[in-house]
Amino acid sequence: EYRKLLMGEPRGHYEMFGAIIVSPDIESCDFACIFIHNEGYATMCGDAVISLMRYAMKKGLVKNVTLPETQVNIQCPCGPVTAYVTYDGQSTGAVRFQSVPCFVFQTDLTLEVPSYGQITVDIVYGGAFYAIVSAGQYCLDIRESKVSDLRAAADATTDILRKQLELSHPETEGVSFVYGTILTDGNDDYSEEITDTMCVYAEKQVDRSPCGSGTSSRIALQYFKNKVKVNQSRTFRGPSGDVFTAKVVKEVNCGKYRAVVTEVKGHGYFCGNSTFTLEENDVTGRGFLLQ
Ligand SMILES: O=C(O)[C@H]1NCC[C@@H]1O
Repeated sequence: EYRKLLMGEPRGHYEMFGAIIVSPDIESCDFACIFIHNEGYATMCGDAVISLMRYAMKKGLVKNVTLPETQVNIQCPCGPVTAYVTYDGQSTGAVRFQSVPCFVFQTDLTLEVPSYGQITVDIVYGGAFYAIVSAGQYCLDIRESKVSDLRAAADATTDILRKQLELSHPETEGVSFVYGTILTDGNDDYSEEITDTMCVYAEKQVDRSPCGSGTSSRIALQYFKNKVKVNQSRTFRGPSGDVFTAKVVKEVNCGKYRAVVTEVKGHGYFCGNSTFTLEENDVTGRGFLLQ
């Protein structure tokens, strides 16, 4: 409804492909943070959670402010997420959030990906379902190859999985679809070195950051493949060079799955603000499509 208000009924592709709703007092949480896509569905967005926290603090929207960290409970499409923002009484800094239960749906699934041949992926839930695969399998290098080539490979993989793989989440409605494919540098063994990641999600969109739910998925997969232990942090770098750190906090269950709560930490920055206005007789303002 909010997206419609901003952009009118969907009539094609809009430059603004999502809206994040910030709403107080939803189902006993402090806020709701919902990434609404142009196609009409809603997903988790860890990037948005990290950004929202600093915004909410600056706007005075958070009720119980504490030092050196303030906790906020956020309702996301995948369920409640707990976030903590560093606060020294004057300014805010890094934000960490603890995920809903993350689990491995299937490991080592081999597919025939058109134009690429046989590719083996892991299917992981970290607030959304992702395929995780090393870029090397497509003879690409996550640092050196063109983004368009990486994106094409990830997208072909998502496409075939959406056709062939039946997913189901044991507890949460509306999340049982392949949201995207995450390409990695394949460096999954524990190390203090940065590991590179590129998440291609929704409809061929490249996350410039390491992706909050994608990072949860990657660290959960590393845990279940015995590469990292509880509380061992790893640093993940996205295509724009920004990093998130992440670790597994504890084991939990999710239906029949062994699952983990993960923690992802990053830093958002203010880059401006704007106010949308839609006057009653403005037809173009409701969106238009040039064909
Ligand atoms: O950080 C995240 O979780 C989001 N980034 C793009 C895809 C996900 O919704």
